[in-house]
Amino acid sequence: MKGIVINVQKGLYRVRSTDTKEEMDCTLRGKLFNQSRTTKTLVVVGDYVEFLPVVGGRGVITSIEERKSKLVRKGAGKRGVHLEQIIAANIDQAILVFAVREPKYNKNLIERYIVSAKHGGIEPILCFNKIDLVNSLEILEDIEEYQHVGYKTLLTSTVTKEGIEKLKSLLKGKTSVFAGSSGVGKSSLVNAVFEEEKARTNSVSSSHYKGRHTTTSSQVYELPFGGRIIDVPGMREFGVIDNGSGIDGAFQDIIELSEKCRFRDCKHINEPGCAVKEAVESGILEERRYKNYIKLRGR
Ligand SMILES: Nc1nc2c(ncn2[C@@H]2O[C@H](COP(=O)(O)OP(=O)(O)OP(=O)(O)O)[C@@H](O)[C@H]2O)c(=O)[nH]1
Ligand SMILES: [Zn+2]
Repeated sequence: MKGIVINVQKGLYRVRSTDTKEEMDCTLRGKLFNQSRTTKTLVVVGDYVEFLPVVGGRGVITSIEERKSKLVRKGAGKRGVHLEQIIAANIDQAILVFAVREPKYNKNLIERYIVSAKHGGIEPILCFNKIDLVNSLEILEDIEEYQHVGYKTLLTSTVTKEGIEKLKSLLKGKTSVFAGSSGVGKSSLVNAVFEEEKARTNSVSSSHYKGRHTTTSSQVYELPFGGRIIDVPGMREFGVIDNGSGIDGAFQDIIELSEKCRFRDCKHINEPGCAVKEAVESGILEERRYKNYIKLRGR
């Protein structure tokens, strides 16, 4: 049977059947179990697996599908070495939540979050929440900049419910995570999605999003209209990992500009004929964005 791992705790993997939606606690079959002793993240939340029921309502995982994407976090390794820790698999998109006020978003941080998402092969969606607290004209220019670079953006309010329908349409049929600093409204948004649905269908989803991290393990919530949300504790640190490979994906505008640099290996710092620096000087490329790119690349 095929299923998705929805929770991992102390060597027990809770698997939900893809067909019947039934859930079962599983262990790993011998060979996988041995592998799991050396590979800490052999099976994580979001992994698709083959499993078989055994006695006592338990099951055994017999194989793990290759991951389409992974969510990584910097873990503390031995002697201060930083290890990449995989915390969830097969996520299609990250709803990167920022507040337009209380606390107002920081553009460098937004870029760091985008780099983290791209690094894991996850599509970033920029969600600007608490739009009820400002005149949207105030932030229009910033939003347009992000759209111009090609990021999907969204304006929401959990107070007026603006943008919640759009959010639902983006979540539909996809596996998503919500990430963002403390207090930006991640829990409120997820709750708003479920409540809107409840109001419409008059039924409560069996796996209602609790919105609070009472445990330290990740949880998978099925959306009543198709798709799922993976709730991963610690998503506030999402944007602070240093992960080089996501940078090109996050700064496609700069990569495009650099094709016009005189030198193929231009570092865009002080080379002659640098199209990137020229774009900064002529105001096409925001200087802050350029500096943040150089900084993230250099780490
Ligand atoms: N005005 C306004 N306030 C909001 C909105 N969304 C959330 N809030 C408020 O912002 C505060 C933080 O919201 P949460 O949903 O707890 O934020 P969070 O991102 O889940 O925070 P952590 O759990 O700390 O990571 C709460 O007081 C909410 O009521 C909004 O759209 N507009
Ligand atoms: Zn250059």
